[in-house]
Amino acid sequence: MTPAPFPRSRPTLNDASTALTLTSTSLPSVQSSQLPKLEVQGVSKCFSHAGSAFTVLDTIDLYLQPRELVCIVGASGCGKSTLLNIIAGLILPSSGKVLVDGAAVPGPGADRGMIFQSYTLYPWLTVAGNIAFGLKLRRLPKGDIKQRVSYYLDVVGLTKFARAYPKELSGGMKQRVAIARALANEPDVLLMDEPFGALDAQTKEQMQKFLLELWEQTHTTILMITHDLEEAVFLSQRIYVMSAHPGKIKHDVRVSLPEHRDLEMKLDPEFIQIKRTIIQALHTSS
Ligand SMILES: Nc1ncnc2c1ncn2[C@@H]1O[C@H](COP(=O)(O)OP(=O)(O)OP(=O)(O)O)[C@@H](O)[C@H]1O
Repeated sequence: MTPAPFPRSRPTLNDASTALTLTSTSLPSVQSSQLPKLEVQGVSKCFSHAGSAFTVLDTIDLYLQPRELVCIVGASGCGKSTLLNIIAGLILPSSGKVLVDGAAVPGPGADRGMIFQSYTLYPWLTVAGNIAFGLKLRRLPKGDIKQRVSYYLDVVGLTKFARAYPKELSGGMKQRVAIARALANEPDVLLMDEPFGALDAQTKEQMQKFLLELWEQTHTTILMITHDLEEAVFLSQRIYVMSAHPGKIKHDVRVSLPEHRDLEMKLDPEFIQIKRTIIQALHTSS
């Protein structure tokens, strides 16, 4: 029997009566009484270069409700990856904090799974071995590991490739393994840094559809960075638009398209209008 992961309630997402609400936010406050799954409170980050400090992120506040899929867009260099790395606990903020389920997180943890653009699979391990890797590190019982690996292989449609090695897989398949590996740890939040950025256009669209189906199936809360505005509109319930120098959240855009989406929707006038609004938001943020 397959395990029943993510037995989480399905919260009601905010139904805006209009297709999209664009709010210029100084601080997007939590808009429901429900405790956010993820919160970033007043996060700033300074780096030093050639002996002088510069601010990359300036007082970032954001939140994700349980089961929300939210994208962050912004000009290159505005600090998106730095922000995601801070949320993952891989970089310490200069000030501010990150909370999961209302509790501040001091560093990396299994509650936050991370997926990068470059394939980060272990080449010497099979697909199943890659998915099992973190579970073995956590010393889960062998039976549990086997069950979870089999379940997530099925979720990402790669059961037949369990014994294959990464070099035998296409780019899209490798990313599906990376997603299965992250999901096998049953994280509270999945953090994705341009996960489909290296894929060709057709594979990218297949992966977008795959991610949406996976999200519907697993109820995972997902925060994703993308440069692709169409991808952001297609996947998100909300989009944070960042400005640069220093990186700030400038807009919190609600995308009230139907929750179940197919690729045809990208041709819909409503979809195109939302994309146009995001482009305008980016322009006013630069
Ligand atoms: N470890 C570091 N030390 C010094 N500067 C850094 C460090 N990491 C990032 N930066 C600088 O911080 C700024 C933001 O980088 P970051 O990679 O977060 O931006 P980004 O929005 O993700 O960019 P892109 O969209 O091009 O990937 C850049 O100017 C970068 O050079």
